[in-house]
Amino acid sequence: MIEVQNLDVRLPGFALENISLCVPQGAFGALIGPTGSGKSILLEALAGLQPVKRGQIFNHRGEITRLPPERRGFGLVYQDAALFPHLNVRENLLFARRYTDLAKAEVVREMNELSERLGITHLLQRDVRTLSGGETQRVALVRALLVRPSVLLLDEPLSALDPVFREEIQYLLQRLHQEMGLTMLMVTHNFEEVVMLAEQVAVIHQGRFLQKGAVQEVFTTPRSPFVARFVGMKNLLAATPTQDGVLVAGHVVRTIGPGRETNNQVLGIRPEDVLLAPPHPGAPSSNAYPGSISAVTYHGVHCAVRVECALGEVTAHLSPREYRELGCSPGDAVTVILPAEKLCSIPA
Ligand SMILES: Nc1ncnc2c1ncn2[C@@H]1O[C@H](COP(=O)(O)OP(=O)(O)OP(=O)(O)O)[C@@H](O)[C@H]1O
Repeated sequence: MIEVQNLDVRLPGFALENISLCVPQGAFGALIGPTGSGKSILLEALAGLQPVKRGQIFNHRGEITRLPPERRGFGLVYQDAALFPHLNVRENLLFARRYTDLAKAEVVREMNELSERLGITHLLQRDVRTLSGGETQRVALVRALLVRPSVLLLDEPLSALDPVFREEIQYLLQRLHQEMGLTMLMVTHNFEEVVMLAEQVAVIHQGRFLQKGAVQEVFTTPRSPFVARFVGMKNLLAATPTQDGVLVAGHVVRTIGPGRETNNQVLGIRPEDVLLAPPHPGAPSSNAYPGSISAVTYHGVHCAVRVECALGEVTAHLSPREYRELGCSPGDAVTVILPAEKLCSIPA
């Protein structure tokens, strides 16, 4: 496990302030935030590579705030893997031995076992400069695992990979997490990765946590428009509270749940929760609005369908099959349905 209490890190021109988080033993936490928000600095502070001004860091044994990096029991994997170019794969891996008290024979045994498990045995004698992106990240993972870390800190380990390698390493991380019960904390820009891999997520901006919690909770009930946009809640409509829900562009939208107390609100709904139906000639159902399709873009697994309706512009993500079955094209009339249970009122 890893626990952080009220951590401050001060650098010339940048500060991390009042960071608290807990990734329980065997859990997978994710750290997301815009570029320059302090994600890497935080991982480096946890790993002992940045001085801490205030606050405490704990692993499963106790406080480690002032311990040197090699005594924290954390493995760190960087985006670019940071392998030594003048050493081959085997030499890069054995370099990890520097940080353990194990005998060399034991390190070699573990190296062989992990290499087998992560599928790099055939690469051990290779010059690291000849490895593909996916192979490089596998080697970096074996190197980090060789120190028998209690926590693996991953700094955007997938961002430099093309989609094929990305999927391969995502799968590998998932397996490592599940089969070895490893505690992980991963920095990423990609919220789909968060949904796939993590249970807990924290959103950081300008060195501070804006929100943290279970992935589903943060993604469906963001507490600010900034977090909402950052986690892919594309539909954010200015709203004011009324008796039965909220008023958006003069129309009552029925909502369920908390968040009606502030006057200045944003009504949010994730694009995958918006429903589209053929134009409805009869009595409209609840939260259904006539509109017309303004644009459709294809993103492989889903189509983003933009609709102009009485509430403003709303984006729906449909599977290509759902879009085909809708039988509509740009310019066609369509009904937008916003299920009340999927709507989220966010203080503006
Ligand atoms: N050694 C340093 N001294 C002073 N400032 C630094 C140092 N390292 C990083 N910074 C600054 O701290 C801020 C946070 O950097 P950090 O690398 O943690 O961002 P990040 O959230 O990981 O960004 P990205 O997503 O682009 O990798 C940036 O403004 C960066 O320029």
